[in-house]
Amino acid sequence: MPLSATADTSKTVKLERYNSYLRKIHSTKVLNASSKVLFRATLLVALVLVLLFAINYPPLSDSRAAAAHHLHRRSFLSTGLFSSSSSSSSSIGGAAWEKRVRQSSTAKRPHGLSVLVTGAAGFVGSHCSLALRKRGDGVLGFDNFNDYYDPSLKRARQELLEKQQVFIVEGDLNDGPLLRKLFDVVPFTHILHLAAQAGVRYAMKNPQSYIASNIAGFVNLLEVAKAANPQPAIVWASSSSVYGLNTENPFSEEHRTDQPASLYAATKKAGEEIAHTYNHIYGLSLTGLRFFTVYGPWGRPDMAYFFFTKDILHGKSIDIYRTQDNQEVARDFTYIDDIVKGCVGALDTAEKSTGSGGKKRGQAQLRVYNLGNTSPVPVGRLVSILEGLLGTKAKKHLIKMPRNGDVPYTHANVSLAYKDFGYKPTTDLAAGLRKFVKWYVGYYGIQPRVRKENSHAEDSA
Ligand SMILES: O=C(O)[C@H]1O[C@H](OP(=O)(O)OP(=O)(O)OC[C@H]2O[C@@H](n3ccc(=O)[nH]c3=O)[C@H](O)[C@@H]2O)[C@H](O)[C@@H](O)[C@H]1O
Repeated sequence: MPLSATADTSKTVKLERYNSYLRKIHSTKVLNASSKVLFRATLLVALVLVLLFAINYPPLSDSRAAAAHHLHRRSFLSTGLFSSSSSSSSSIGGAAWEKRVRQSSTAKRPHGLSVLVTGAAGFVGSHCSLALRKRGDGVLGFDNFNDYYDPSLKRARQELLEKQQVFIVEGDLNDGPLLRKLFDVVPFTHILHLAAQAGVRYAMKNPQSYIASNIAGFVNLLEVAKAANPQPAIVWASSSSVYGLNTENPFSEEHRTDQPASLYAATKKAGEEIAHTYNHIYGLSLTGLRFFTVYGPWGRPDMAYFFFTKDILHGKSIDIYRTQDNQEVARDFTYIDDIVKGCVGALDTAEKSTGSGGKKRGQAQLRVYNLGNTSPVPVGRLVSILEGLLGTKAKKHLIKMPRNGDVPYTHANVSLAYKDFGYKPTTDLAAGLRKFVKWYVGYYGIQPRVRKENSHAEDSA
């Protein structure tokens, strides 16, 4: 039966092929299953190894911590909410950096303070840092060198500080890991917190910057301070603007401050309330200083006395505000050296915080002081003094004060600061402006009477 035999043979062959096909599939399945088991086992072993490594090894070394911190910092700052220059960011962390931080913060006199000065490249911050350093306190600066006004002026102040061995760490108040790192390295006795978004009128242009610095940044700093062990005592810059629409004169700390006229004022007032909270919950010693229109050498180019000087020298007209009922606007202009004495007095009389590691251990000091000159001067008079000092007539443009957050009048009663730390302003506006103009013409390289020709240097002011 060849035919049937042929048929049988072909059937057998087909069956053989089919069986071998099934065997192949089966062996592949077995192989897949066994490789899966192998893969899972390897993964488990790797996981166990990683866990063992993490348990057995100490936390990140400084340099690795710094690197990790910077990754975090970059991603945080890249949200665009908070400004920070990164020029020195690569140098943050590491043994050399820590050494600089420690050296700068170490007092050179017995029982000297160790002060973290925020806003150290700013106007008041740079003056206070130098004064503290001069008497032998340890000072570490902190500043983000933002461009609210010409950062080259901040860099020039930084150079002055570096000559006196005061190191400024470049960073933002909202950078928690960086601030914590500083407190890991140094047991600061005090913080002089002067970093802020300043300026009354700019708040209408960039309101968010006030929230980011004066509220979020302040809270971030307080969070780090409350968790530090030891907790530092904190002296910080509030503002005369908190008196807002208050009509009682001269302004006393007892007067109402619940009617701010600008967002700037509102954020400073909020700062005072936030200070109360951190004092109450965590035992932080907190002193707020209400500065009254501070002026002087190395001042802020956004302030009227500064840009009036520039504009008068350039022959540009200046706006002099008058109240809605056509009265003169006046300010209790306060000279920088007086303010520095007030800041140092507040630091010296600040009691220790009572908490540690985030826990309150007792009632702590909570203070607010006016630091003014006690002698308001109309803006028109300020301009006349400048005209005399500059030997040039101003092109005056008298206008009604725009509704921009300005208040018509400030006048400080400083008896509380006098009683508690002997604060007594000694420089009147004419004497203070003389010193300012001397600095101004020197800094910007202006020659008397040929000022316009040499004024290119001022353009960065
Ligand atoms: O004590 C404070 O807490 C604040 O002081 C400062 O604010 P102010 O007192 O408003 O100073 P500043 O701007 O120099 O204007 C001075 C005078 O010139 C008037 N002024 C202003 C501009 C103008 O073009 N014309 C004008 O007449 C203006 O109406 C005012 O009467 C700080 O900037 C602020 O950050 C905060 O610290």
